[in-house]
Amino acid sequence: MDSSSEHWDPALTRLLASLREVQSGGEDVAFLSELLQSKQLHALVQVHNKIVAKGKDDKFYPLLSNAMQVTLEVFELLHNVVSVSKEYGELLSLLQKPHFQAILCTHDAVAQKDYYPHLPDIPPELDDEEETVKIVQLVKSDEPLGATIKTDEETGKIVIARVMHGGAADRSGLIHAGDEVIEVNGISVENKTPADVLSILQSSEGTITFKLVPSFGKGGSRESKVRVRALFNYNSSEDPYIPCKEAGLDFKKGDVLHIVSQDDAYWWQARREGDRVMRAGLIPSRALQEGRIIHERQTDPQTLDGKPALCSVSVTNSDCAPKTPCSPTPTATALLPCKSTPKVKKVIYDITENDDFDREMIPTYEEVARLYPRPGMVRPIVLVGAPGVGRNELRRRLIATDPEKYVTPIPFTSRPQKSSEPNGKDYMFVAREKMEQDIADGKFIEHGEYKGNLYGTSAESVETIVNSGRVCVLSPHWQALKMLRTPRLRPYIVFIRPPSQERLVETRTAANARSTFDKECSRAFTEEEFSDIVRSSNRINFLYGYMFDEEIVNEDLAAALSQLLKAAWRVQSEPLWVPASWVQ
Ligand SMILES: Nc1ncnc2c1ncn2[C@@H]1O[C@H](COP(=O)(O)OP(=O)(O)OP(=O)(O)O)[C@@H](O)[C@H]1O
Repeated sequence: MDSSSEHWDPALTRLLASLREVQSGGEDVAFLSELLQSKQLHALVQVHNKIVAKGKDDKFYPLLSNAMQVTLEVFELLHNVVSVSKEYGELLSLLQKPHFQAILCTHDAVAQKDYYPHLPDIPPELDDEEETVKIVQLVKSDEPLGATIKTDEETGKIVIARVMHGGAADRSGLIHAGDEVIEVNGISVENKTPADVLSILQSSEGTITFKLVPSFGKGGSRESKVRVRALFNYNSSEDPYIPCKEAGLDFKKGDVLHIVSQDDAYWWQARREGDRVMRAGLIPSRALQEGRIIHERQTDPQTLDGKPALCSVSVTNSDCAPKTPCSPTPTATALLPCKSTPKVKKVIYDITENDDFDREMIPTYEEVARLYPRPGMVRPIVLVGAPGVGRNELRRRLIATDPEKYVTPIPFTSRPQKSSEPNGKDYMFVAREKMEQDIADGKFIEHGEYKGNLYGTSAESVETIVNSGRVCVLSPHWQALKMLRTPRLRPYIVFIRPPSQERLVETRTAANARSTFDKECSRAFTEEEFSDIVRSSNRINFLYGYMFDEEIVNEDLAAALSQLLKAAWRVQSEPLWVPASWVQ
């Protein structure tokens, strides 16, 4: 040992001293002695000691793995109070800086262990010669172990079935899927069932010691980055087939889930985006869920009628099944506002396309990605809902809050231009042949015919508004949704839902609302029309619910408008989840 060895770690020094006492051993001892004296090992031990010393007070695992999500929540809070003080504004602009957000994203990537190198699998031959056993000791706490066990079908041995990402077992880095369990707390698990092993685990206190035969090449799987939007509700406690109920992750339709592992064909591991829990939970895979829905549809066609079924789309109203349309195919929608003063509806759409297309859509998961707002390019805001629910009223009110900013496209028409009508004010006048050709070429997001003339809204007019830095607001017929929801237009779709029928009648009667089913808009809604609004709203939700970014219940107009304004602000300022194909 040279003079620098004075500050060596006492444990290393002791080990070296005892090595010197070993007389035999020849080359092996010399090698070990050289290794123990190497500067690299010395440095490593020092680092280790420092971490251990510091770790007595600090926790070295991250408190959360979604700092960016938390920041977004802070954005929302700050937006509401930004006018109150200069400091809030400063904080908001600091949090919006790309460098700051990059740090948070990096933090989250580290917290989610998105840094493992891809090491080649250890060749299985190495294992043939001798069986390696590892002893893993974990301190028992309130937190579940985060691993499931099963009996291997071929060998009959107890093996680790899966390790939940972010759970205690995963964080230990010592237990991997496929590891064979030999003993738990000194008790052999030979010929025991998984339930027996579970009861050993449950009854043990303090530390739990596993003796495991490691499975090579399976450990440390990197977390996937896939995010999906759930298109159905899931309650693991009602799922008789989940391998481990405690490991299940419940979610609601519309929740964004981070799929951390798709290793198992039937059971994915996921976290709810925004949750602060690091441990992932089990959810049915897309294939499993699709299979279940198809099976349910075949064995119980009633589920198509909206009866809530296990793991299936939950629909609140059974009257509105696609197979039993509750109202005739809607044929009319107003393109122009129907003001309180009686006014003839100028445009009647006759969309002959049927809506069968999406009936076969199997609602499982939609892959999503964050779309960051780009200055000067705001996504169009689309208000959809049942005819008469109040889409146009809300659109008008939104535009009235800032007519320079919120704009609606000018419709095209093939009807003759009157001398008093400047082209491009209320309508863009075009020849019928040209309009027919453009419709055939898919250039219109919606169109219809009224009294022998064509009317419609072109996709290009929407894009012109978007590119001008203003916010395009549309309230199309719901059947236009399929044309609208494209990577080109990237709309933010708000579903305007009626309140309960009772409240619908009360609010509309109190406001002297005019029926949009009456071409003159000269009378109140009838009871039957109110029922139609509620029924077709449920039907639209059943068919197209997976497309909606947000839902607003139009009960109190002022409250609905305020929610719409918040949505409009979010679209302009926050990264939002959209179909992944829109971002790539
Ligand atoms: N929350 C509300 N409370 C009271 N009245 C309302 C409310 N929302 C809308 N209305 C009134 O209901 C009537 C219909 O609204 P609106 O014209 O916006 O319906 P719409 O969804 O555009 O229907 P359509 O597509 O058939 O034209 C209008 O008289 C409107 O002022």
